[in-house]
Amino acid sequence: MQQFHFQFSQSYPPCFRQHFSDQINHQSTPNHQNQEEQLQLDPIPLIDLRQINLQKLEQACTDWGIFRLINHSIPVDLLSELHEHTVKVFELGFESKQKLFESIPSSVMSYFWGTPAITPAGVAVALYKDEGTVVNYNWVEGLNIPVGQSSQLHHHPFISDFRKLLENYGVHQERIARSIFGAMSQNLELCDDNNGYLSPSTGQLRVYRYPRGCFDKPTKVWGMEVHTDSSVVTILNQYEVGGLQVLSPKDEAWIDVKPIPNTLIVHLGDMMQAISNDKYKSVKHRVLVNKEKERFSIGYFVFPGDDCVIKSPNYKPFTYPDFRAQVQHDVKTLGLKVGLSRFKVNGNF
Ligand SMILES: O=C(O)CCC(=O)C(=O)O
Ligand SMILES: [Fe+2]
Repeated sequence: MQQFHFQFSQSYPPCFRQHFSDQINHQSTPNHQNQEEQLQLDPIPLIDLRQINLQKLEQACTDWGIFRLINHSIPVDLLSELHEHTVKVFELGFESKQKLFESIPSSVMSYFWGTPAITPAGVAVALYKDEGTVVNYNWVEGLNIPVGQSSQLHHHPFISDFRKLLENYGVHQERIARSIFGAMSQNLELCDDNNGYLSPSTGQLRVYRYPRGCFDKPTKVWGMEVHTDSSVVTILNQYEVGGLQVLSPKDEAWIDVKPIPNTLIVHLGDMMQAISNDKYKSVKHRVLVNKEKERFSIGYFVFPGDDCVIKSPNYKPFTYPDFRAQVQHDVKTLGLKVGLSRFKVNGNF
């Protein structure tokens, strides 16, 4: 047991080892409900990708900024193979992971931890420090993978196989994003000139492992702290262990977004809120730390093309690279993302 603990925690970045939790629970929580029963009890709006109901979609986008997708047509085998590879990669010793990813170009895959804020080059933004002390670690390790442009596969066979699976998964994500965005454009009556608002060449996958963590009561540590995504849309696949919560717009309560097999979660991001002139919500969400179980998830983030100027009455015209630069500046200097209010016509900035 001691031996296992030693080896296992060695796969974590050193900053996580101190709070590594000894309480392991390998058992998957028995859920006696079938998918249909789970969906009936789920408060998150449900959209069927095979037959998108525009009215339901409109309501989910205006009231919630999040919905659950069924019938997404991603093969089950692809999902399970991807999960197996993900677990294997993260289980490598921390130093081996560092060495491995130092040898791989960030256009193929890059490794980060402690923060989800990544530069366009795939490098983690330096953690914000107050008087020399890191203020808020996010209890997460991740891999960043650009998918939209065909990138070279790496010669390392293990990574090359993983990259192929991710590439394949990315193709499905692109298909899903196009179809959701097409339906939203119809609802918003966007004209064809606005095609650049969704540019699949900007697509990025983020594969996450959230370590088990154990903290003293008063310390509030997050798997991922409260934020909105900067994307047009984010498509999220959670494996078995929950922890994701969204702020329900109506009653301002935090709601669990449970992992339900064969469903995906779609978040609307800041770019979608701006494109819709604030009609649609960029949903606030966060991830809790679990004491007993590690958590794995994969997110697909897609943005407007770099040259595409977002023009909507509530905002000064801006491009996604303008927004990204501002976010990175704020994260570096203030330790937080200010976000859309920086670009409002009547903003305080
Ligand atoms: O892992 C999750 O469930 C959420 C991840 C997330 O919110 C993000 O990457 O922006
Ligand atoms: Fe997010």
